[in-house]
Amino acid sequence: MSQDTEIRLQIGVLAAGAWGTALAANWAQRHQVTLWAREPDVVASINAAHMNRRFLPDILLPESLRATVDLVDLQDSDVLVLATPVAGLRSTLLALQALYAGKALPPLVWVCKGFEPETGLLPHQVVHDVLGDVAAAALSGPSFAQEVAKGLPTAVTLGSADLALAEQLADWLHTPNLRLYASGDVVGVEVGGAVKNVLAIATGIADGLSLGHNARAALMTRGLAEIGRLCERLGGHRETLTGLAGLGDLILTCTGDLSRNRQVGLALGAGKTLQETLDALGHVAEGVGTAREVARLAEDLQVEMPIARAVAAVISGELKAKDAVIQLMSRAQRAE
Ligand SMILES: NC(=O)C1=CN([C@@H]2O[C@H](COP(=O)(O)OP(=O)(O)OC[C@H]3O[C@@H](n4cnc5c(N)ncnc54)[C@H](O)[C@@H]3O)[C@@H](O)[C@H]2O)C=CC1
Ligand SMILES: O=C(CO)COP(=O)(O)O
Repeated sequence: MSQDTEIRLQIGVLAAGAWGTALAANWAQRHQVTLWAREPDVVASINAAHMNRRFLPDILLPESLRATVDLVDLQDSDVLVLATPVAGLRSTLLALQALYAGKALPPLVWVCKGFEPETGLLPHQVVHDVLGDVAAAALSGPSFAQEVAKGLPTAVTLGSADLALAEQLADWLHTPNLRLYASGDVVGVEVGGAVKNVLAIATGIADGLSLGHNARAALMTRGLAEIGRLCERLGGHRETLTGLAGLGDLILTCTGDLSRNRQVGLALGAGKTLQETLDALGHVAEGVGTAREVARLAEDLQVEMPIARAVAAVISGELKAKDAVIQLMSRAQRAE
């Protein structure tokens, strides 16, 4: 793969949450980046003070990074990056479809991690549903926005059914502190990123209940087995899950206190209600909605996923956090 470091592209990033802002700031080292946000106060703060006070406070952003509330400002982009939560992916794609009105879209990259609420679709299936066959890739892997925004070293995966496209995008989008690996297994990349959020809630619950390191390691390991079963059932490859978008992100999110999903679990384990926890968070925690979709898929597809189903039951209020752990530990003994 050639390291095409000289090329300077126009990159449009849609949604200026923590992750969209961190990536936009990172890519501004190499490219001309325009960041679209639906919040006028966020756009004003980025353009005037070079800060995103609402979603990524205390980080000074590059002066070359421009923000806009007007999608039209992204219509000359060479790459479009969708950085909304999975619940906002479809409406954002529809807005882009209207903006391009019959003209070919540039390659798309999305960075959300989850299954779409209600449909249970993976992001690449939502993209296909709205736009058909387009050049597109999922970016996933262990990457806390705050660390990327500070320029700390990070490695992630770009997954696309079109491996050559993933390699081309990796070439365009890598920076000195953001290393990109290409994968042809978009299903594996997306399932790893989606389900680890549910497992981060599970390990957060265990840690919130002070159950110890052994319990956390057991949940992560058995959780990885659950991700593997669902991944295979959906047509992905288990090997992908030994990489950054599987094990890498599972380790980060289940053990790193910057994780919002882990924070939700910690609060639930400590006896807080889901509503008060989410109100205090101020950011999306994708595992909350995705737990429900994963539990539904596990049921429909007959995939054994006891941990994910226990998390879904705690979130829906059917099960208390403490009882969920007792239920998991009292399952019948079986071969590993
Ligand atoms: N924050 C992180 O460290 C990382 C986040 N991600 C993923 O990236 C996605 C976004 O996460 P964050 O930026 O952290 O979330 P956030 O909660 O910080 O910001 C969400 C952003 O999306 C926008 N948004 C929400 N619903 C929308 C809709 N329907 N249409 C248009 N815009 C909408 C909000 O206005 C806001 O700008 C999530 O799927 C998350 O799992 C992935 C890797 C790292
Ligand atoms: O996906 C992430 C890191 O790779 C961020 O996780 P949280 O959404 O739990 O903060």
